[in-house]
Amino acid sequence: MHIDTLLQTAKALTDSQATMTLPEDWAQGRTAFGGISAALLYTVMKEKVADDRPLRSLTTNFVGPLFADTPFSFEVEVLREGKNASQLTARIIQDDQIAVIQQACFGTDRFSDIEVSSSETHQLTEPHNLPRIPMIPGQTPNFIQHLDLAISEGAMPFSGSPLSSLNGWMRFKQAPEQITDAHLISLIDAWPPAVLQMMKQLAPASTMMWNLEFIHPHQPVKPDEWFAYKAHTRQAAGGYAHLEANIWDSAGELIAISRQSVAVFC
Ligand SMILES: CCCCCCCCCCCCCCCC(=O)SCCNC(=O)CCNC(=O)[C@H](O)C(C)(C)COP(=O)(O)OP(=O)(O)OC[C@H]1O[C@@H](n2cnc3c(N)ncnc32)[C@H](O)[C@@H]1OP(=O)(O)O
Repeated sequence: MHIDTLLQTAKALTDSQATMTLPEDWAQGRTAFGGISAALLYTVMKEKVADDRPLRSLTTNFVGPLFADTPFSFEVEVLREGKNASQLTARIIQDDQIAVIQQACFGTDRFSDIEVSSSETHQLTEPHNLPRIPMIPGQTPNFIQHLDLAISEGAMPFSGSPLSSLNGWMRFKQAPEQITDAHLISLIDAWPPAVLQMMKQLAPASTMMWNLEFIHPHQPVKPDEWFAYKAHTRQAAGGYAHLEANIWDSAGELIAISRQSVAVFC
């Protein structure tokens, strides 16, 4: 199912207790692809916020698995609306359990003398001739069929690599009508956590917490555009890994900063 169909379905459920389901093609092992559940929650929250208040930060906690082909509903709460900023929280409920919770801060620009430009750039090789994460049924997560992930530096998951960084490019295989922040949320979560390539054999891993900050203004982007991604592991021990990533548009503008905590079971 195309991502635009799922986002439109979620949008219609903002003020409703009706349910929707995610099809298997958006699954990742036993649970839904985290990027799609985060994008759906963001979409229902965004409906409660004025259009001139773009997303500034989004924290998603993956509390428990969200099962494919099983109905779930949304709960959204507006915590506060100030002159510029709106703070909201939202949850996905499945089988009476909280599966995902999210907290978001939206805000309009305000007048300010303070300006610091981002000096962080990337030197990634262009994506066109780079190897892609292949869709191998039964081995790669189902959702990979919707995305192109071109690896610039790093290794395949579970290959026992000494590298703890992973860099590459991402885009939708079937371009959406337009790239919204919901599309960016799902794209940014598509990469395997950079510690997976260090594992010597197949083992479970789950993102538990994910924080995403958006840099504004985003410049207009084309729906089939590639985005650059550079992730590194800041620290990992005791079955938890802490990762950080920067995301740039194809013009080299930094558009988002991502941090995640991952539970590793090996
Ligand atoms: C050529 C080849 C190319 C290949 C190329 C591409 C490969 C590409 C791979 C990408 C792999 C993506 C890896 C990120 C996977 C997410 O990010 S999934 C998406 C978002 N995250 C989630 O849905 C996590 C939801 N949260 C949770 O499930 C729970 O909070 C946590 C993290 C499991 C809690 O941890 P806990 O308290 O230690 O766990 P608890 O609930 O007691 O359950 C533990 C059991 O769950 C199991 N478990 C944990 N995670 C999982 C899991 N993901 N699946 C199954 N079982 C799991 C554990 O093994 C453990 O099993 P037992 O030892 O009991 O048998």
